[in-house]
Amino acid sequence: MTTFYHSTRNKNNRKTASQAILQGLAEDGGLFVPVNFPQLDLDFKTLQNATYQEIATLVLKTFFDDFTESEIRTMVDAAYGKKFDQPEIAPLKKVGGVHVLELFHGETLAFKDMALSILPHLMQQAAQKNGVTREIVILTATSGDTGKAAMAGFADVPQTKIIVFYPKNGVSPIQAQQMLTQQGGNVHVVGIDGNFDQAQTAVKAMFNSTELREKMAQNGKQFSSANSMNIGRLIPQVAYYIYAYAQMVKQKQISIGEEINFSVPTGNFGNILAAYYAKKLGLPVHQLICASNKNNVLTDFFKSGRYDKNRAFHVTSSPSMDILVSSNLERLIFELTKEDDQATAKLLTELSVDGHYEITAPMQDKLKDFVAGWASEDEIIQEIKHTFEETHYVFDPHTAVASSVYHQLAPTQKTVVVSTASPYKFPAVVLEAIQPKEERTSSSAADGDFSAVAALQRISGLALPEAIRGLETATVRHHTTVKVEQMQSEVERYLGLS
Ligand SMILES: N[C@@H](CCOP(=O)(O)O)C(=O)O
Repeated sequence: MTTFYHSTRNKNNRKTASQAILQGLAEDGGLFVPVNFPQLDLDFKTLQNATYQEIATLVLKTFFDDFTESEIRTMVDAAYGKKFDQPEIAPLKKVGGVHVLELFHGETLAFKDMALSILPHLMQQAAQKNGVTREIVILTATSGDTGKAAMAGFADVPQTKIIVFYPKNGVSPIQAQQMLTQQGGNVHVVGIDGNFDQAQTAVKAMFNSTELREKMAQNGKQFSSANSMNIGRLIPQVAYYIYAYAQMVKQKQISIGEEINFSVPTGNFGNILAAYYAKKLGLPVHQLICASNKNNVLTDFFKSGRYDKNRAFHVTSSPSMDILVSSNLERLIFELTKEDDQATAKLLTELSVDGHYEITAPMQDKLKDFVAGWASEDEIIQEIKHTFEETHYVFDPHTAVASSVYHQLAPTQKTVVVSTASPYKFPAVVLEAIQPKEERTSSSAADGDFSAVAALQRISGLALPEAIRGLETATVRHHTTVKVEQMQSEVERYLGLS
């Protein structure tokens, strides 16, 4: 049976998987979700011995069933191979009392590689399947990690261009340098004078502009997305939750069927929604811990049922989570409304007009799969510091948020902390936490990311990833910055539409 996808804001807007992937976002502003959520018999007696590639194939063929199994296998093999520096792709490690799922072994050192290694393949195959000959322009907003991973994935992919907008004062120096040095004849990265929310709002507005869409079509182009708003970005992320559980079984940390928690550093709500989808598929999950930094809009939402973005936006040491409008929450809201597209659209309109909405008590009752908390800047440093002192394991600041919130909530079930980035993406912050006091004069955290790399390597003993070697002196190829109001004209200029 084919799995169709419909928009959270108009259920009559229905697509196949490949069409939804090609489109990225629905024209009505909604996000595509499965019409009938697929079911899977997760047999961990067998799955504990499965490779990452086998589990990814299983998940993708279940959700994206207008691709053939052989197409999926080919794409999976191309995506999860040499670009990862660990054969397991997503190793699971025991660190003190928790289990850490390392999702940063791809090309750009962040969990975004887990899906953005395969999305370009899905996109190309989807274009072929649907006879799309237009150029596909991947319009992306990033708070640091998605942008680089998306560019690395789509660089020089035929029939595509990729444009990335990032907050020029809101990413780490390493993240900025990774993006600004990206090679490829089809990539364009633009710094904006605003924050991630402003970038994402402007990107969504371009997707929803009928006028721009028509102009694109007249010029043989169409937009798609590399953000987790695209179902083709989200579903590949379901695979690593199933793989993590299989590894927990294999490592004899749990018995088959035992429920576990995942603590997920959360910004745009894509990663934790993928975990929720894994639970819906049948993964034995007790609760999902939604861990935020000081931008704790989601913590308040899960505690009170009120989503309110009218608050200060903080630039933190975990910049990829500096987000006040978490796009994928819309997919959860749609479920909480019992798949009522009109009610979902109304709440999301309230959010964009008034900056807040409130869900009903019965809707709030359905949130029991989640629990939420947040970590302050100081708690992040303390979490990195004490974890290193006790276990010699080094967290990046985002993972430290997840670990800190896990410790605050102290659940009784076994918990997997989802590690979303390599500490080498944020070396100054990590060094500040682990550098012995007596060493804090030279090459210290205050000198910035690049001077912190060597000290971090020496103190932690962590191998320096390939992606960091030579990064400081790599040629900067992108210099464009614009104001938020100029984002659309920059897109039109780059694409030759104006
Ligand atoms: N954390 C992100 C923000 C965009 O999230 P996405 O998962 O929807 O792409 C980033 O690093 O850019």
